[in-house]
Amino acid sequence: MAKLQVAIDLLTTEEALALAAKVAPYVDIIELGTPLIKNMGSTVITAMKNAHPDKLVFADLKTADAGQLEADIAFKAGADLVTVMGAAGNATIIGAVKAAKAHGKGVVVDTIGYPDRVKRAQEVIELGVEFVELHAGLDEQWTAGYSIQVLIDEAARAGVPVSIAGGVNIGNVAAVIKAGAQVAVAGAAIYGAEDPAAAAKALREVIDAV
Ligand SMILES: O=C([C@H](O)CO)[C@H](O)[C@H](O)COP(=O)(O)O
Repeated sequence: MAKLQVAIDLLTTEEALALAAKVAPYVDIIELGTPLIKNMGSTVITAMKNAHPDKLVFADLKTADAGQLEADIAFKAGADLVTVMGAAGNATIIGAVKAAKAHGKGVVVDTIGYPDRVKRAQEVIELGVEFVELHAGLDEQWTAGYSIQVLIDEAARAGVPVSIAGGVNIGNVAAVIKAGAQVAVAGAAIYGAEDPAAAAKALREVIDAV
């Protein structure tokens, strides 16, 4: 069964916990966005894991160097999954995977900004990561002509476990899952909704029906 990941791109622990409390019944993975972690530090990871011990807490570190050290900090704080940039060297990814194995946790590689996301996904899966995020970041999404269809097409030919992030919403989530994504990541479609719980519930229902 495919998973739903809520990406919390809010800026304070208080706001993040309030959102998570509303949407937790409908999501499998709670992502603490990079801006949130940069603003609050690793304490937000601990607070979220304490509030939702039954959920996978995803620390979107977007690590580019010192993979083992940064991953270790997040796992010690309570993260279940951390991200390392696909553009980082393999040594950085291998270091983070080493930390993950020591804690019984996992690493996700984020392909944001990488020219050939599918090729990199196929390379890094060999390094022991859990899955690869086919990701168009917020800045890319705001670029004229952006369409999530690019990521959907990539997922269909990746042949390795992937998530899709980059404007997932109620109108495209079925296509995201049908393309083979194991995880659909939704940020603004949930935290930006008038009723985040209803938005998460609707996404969950589509995912479960595919
Ligand atoms: O990872 C993200 C981005 O880099 C900012 O932290 C987003 O959470 C991710 O792109 C999903 O967000 P939406 O595109 O708003 O669904």
